[in-house]
Amino acid sequence: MSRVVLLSVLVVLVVLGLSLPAYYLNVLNYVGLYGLVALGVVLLTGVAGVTSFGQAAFVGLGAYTTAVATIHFELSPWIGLLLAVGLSAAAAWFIGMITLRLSGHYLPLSTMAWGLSAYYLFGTIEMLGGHTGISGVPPISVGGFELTSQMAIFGLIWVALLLALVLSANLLESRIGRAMRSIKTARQTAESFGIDTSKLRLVIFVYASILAALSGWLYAHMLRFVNPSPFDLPASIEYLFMVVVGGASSLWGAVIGAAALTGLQEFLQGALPGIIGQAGQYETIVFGLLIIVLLQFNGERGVSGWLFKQVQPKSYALQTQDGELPRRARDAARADGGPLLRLRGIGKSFGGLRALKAVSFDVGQKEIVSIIGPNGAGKSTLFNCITGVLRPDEGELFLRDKEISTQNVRKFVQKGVARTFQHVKLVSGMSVLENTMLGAHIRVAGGTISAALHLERDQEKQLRAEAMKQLKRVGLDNVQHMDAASLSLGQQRLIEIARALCADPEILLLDEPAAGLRQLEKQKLASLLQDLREDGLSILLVEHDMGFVMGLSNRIVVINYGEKLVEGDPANVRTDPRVIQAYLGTAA
Ligand SMILES: Nc1ncnc2c1ncn2[C@@H]1O[C@H](COP(=O)(O)OP(=O)(O)OP(=O)(O)O)[C@@H](O)[C@H]1O
Repeated sequence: MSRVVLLSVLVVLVVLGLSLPAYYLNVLNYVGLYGLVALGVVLLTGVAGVTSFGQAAFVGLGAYTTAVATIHFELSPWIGLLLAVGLSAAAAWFIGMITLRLSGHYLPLSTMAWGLSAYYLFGTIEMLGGHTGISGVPPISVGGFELTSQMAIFGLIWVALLLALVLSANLLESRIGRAMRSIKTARQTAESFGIDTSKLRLVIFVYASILAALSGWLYAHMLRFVNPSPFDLPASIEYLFMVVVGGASSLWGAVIGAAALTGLQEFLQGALPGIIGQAGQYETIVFGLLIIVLLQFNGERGVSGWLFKQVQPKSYALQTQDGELPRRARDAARADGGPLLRLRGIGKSFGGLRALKAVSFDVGQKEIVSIIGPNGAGKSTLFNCITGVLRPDEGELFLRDKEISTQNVRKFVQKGVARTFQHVKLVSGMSVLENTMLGAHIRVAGGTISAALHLERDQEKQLRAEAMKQLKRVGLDNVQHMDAASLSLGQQRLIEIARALCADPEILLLDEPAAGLRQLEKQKLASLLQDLREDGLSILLVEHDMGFVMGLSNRIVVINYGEKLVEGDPANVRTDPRVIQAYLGTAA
């Protein structure tokens, strides 16, 4: 996050804090409290694609925990904070473990169930004071000074919000953050590069619940009273409204959305009864209409999409002092000279259809092997079995002497198998450099907390240097800062190759790499693959373009009706009557 922006916001807040009357400070306090929750919703919904209708319940959990701790157990509000955050995180972890496995609308529905049940629990547990609530919550004190005035609590709320914004921004700009940003639009890609997306969704869910609990804690000690009504289902829906209005893809969108809705609510609550002639919650209707208009014109970008232009990341120069990522040990394994990848009797059925029947072949070291075959022959099924996306029903797959076909898809890249996709799968909204860096995710370790605290600067430099090296190799280092989605299909395919190379693979698996490329782009791609082979890499590709594979491959494997029809060098395969018959339907 830019220091200039942060400092400017801080100055504005100090001026506002010192000059605004209590009424406006109170409104700003609510903006800050809502902003904290909405920030979690941005990460959950905008980044990870998880729609939660249960965030208000986490706010309530935070508020009630500190109220009970300080009133019934006479603990300090700061212990109340630890308990509120701890309990919310534990509840989110438990709920997330169950619900985040669900897909489609089952996931939002299950968060709704959590939101509803928590609300009813708050209203029925005797110790929590039923629907009357608990009053007499003590104020927070800092260094013996009690934060009872609007101005004092305003300071604490906004410091908490700014801190949460900085930590969240640090997180999203880190290795873990890039992995999180890939979940929503490129989950399969992330998994193929060793990223445990289910775990990351759980981490974000817990993180969002902590922000909500923090808001609840501040709320309880600001109001000195808690009752269930601010933590009901409509409140959770309002947090989603805020994020949609502010912009689900921007951290500042949370603050803008919270400010817009709180300001509008204040205005409408005063103005609407006068216009309509009777009291009621008519502002909800206006909110609904507002959401429809915003979604219609600005999609997910919200108001922040209008306010801020997409900032182009700075270009990065490859520097020797950035250091190198550790490489995979290869030398001992190389000495034997045997095949790198071995397929033995691979078979796969879909119901009654046998898509693959006992396919066996090898890929040697420094060899390019191509799989070709007519439509529906079973090439994609075979490719999916080799990349771990599908598990074969029969047969074995060895990388050197290690059986890998039973492994989880994430393990393949750890073993040295990296891939590209038939339909390019880059992460939208990320630069070329960031997309490429994703490929090296498994080559370093590091947790969420150290990422949020920005303690991984050296590691980040190494990752950037590695990505730049690979982009240079494929000739795209000059467009590193551009949005990957804005480049041509040929360039996007090259980014996918650079990303795969970042994983330091022993074998590169390419799914129709020449599809949709122009002749010149195909020639460039062929010469790049030849260079990579010279550098010691083995390559296995599935391709439709016969001309492309003939000039490039050491060996070609022809698949037809799920079986290996022919295997040999390009010259022999080209003239083999069985191949000609399979492709043209007639013998030569
Ligand atoms: N998930 C699936 N469920 C059921 N049948 C499938 C599935 N995937 C593939 N098939 C069938 O398996 C056979 C092989 O399909 P596959 O996609 O592997 O062929 P292909 O050689 O890649 O074809 P194309 O070149 O057209 O992509 C086809 O008959 C296809 O309909």
